[in-house]
Amino acid sequence: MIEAKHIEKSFFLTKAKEGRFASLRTLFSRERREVKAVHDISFSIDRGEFVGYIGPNGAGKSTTIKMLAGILHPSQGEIRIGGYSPQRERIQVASQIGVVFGQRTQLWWDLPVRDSFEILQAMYKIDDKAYRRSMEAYQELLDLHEFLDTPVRKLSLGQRMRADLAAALLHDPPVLFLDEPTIGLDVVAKTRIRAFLKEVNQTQKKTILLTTHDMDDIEQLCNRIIVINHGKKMMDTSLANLRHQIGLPSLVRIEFRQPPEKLYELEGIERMELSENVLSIYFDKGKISSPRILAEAAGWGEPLDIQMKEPGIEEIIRLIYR
Ligand SMILES: Nc1ncnc2c1ncn2[C@@H]1O[C@H](COP(=O)(O)OP(=O)(O)OP(=O)(O)O)[C@@H](O)[C@H]1O
Repeated sequence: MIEAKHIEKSFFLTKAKEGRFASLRTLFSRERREVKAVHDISFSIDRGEFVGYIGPNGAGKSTTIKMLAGILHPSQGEIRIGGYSPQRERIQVASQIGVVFGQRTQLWWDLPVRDSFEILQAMYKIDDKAYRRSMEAYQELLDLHEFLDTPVRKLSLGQRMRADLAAALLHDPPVLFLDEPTIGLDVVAKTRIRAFLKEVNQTQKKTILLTTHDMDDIEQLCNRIIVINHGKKMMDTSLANLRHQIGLPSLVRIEFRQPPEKLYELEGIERMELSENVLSIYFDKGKISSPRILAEAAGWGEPLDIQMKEPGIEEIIRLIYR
């Protein structure tokens, strides 16, 4: 569905001058320096995948999305969306994609939301029946009726994001590009947006590429993550695989009625910490399974409560960027 082959993007910036009248001399300077925002990135995303595209600030995430959406031209490489080139077949690609930039709205600032939708209907040549169908579906899923007649500039950030998502999906594109769709939202608004994205991915099989700095977005939504840094692809794998590759220990916490008399040793257990009645066991899933630990722990005392915890994505990402 989405195909990127060896894509690159360089920006050329004027070299800043130093000393007297630096800004004026920079303005008239012809000396340029190259910034490689994206450097030889390739990936292929199948229909219905939900992929997290993550990296630190300035890694090249937005630049990639802009190239996929046809907003920027790659300096090198080939892109195909549903078989079409965003650079050469813009109209066909426009029907294949919906784009949401969390930092910016694609709606008309002074117009009521409904009017923006009607302009989009005309722009995308959506027939009335299909338009009504989309509106009905999204009004319900995103509670649009609360603010359909409100000018966009008066919407809260959460409402604006819901309106932007509906706008991106009005023409029923199979692919969604989302650049930080939960940025600045409170927990309730984030939960709502995530539930909506999960729904359209699962029921409508939309292919979604998401950039975010919010690790909860990744954990709750994405089955695959592509990690980039300094414009280069560092990793492309499932979350489970990533956890495994990084080798962070899994954790099981057992609360006992009485603290165990001693800490027993077992192959695969990396360390144990006892705090009052609660024993935290850090272990390597590749060497010992959690049921085996629980079976052993039953002999160390009377367990009252058990909690399992996988290493958090935030911890994992910190290790990759290091
Ligand atoms: N229009 C532009 N002109 C010059 N340089 C640019 C332009 N757009 C992006 N860059 C540079 O390209 C690099 C990648 O930027 P990009 O916005 O793609 O990063 P990002 O991963 O989306 O970062 P963030 O998480 O901060 O949004 C940065 O060094 C940035 O300064």
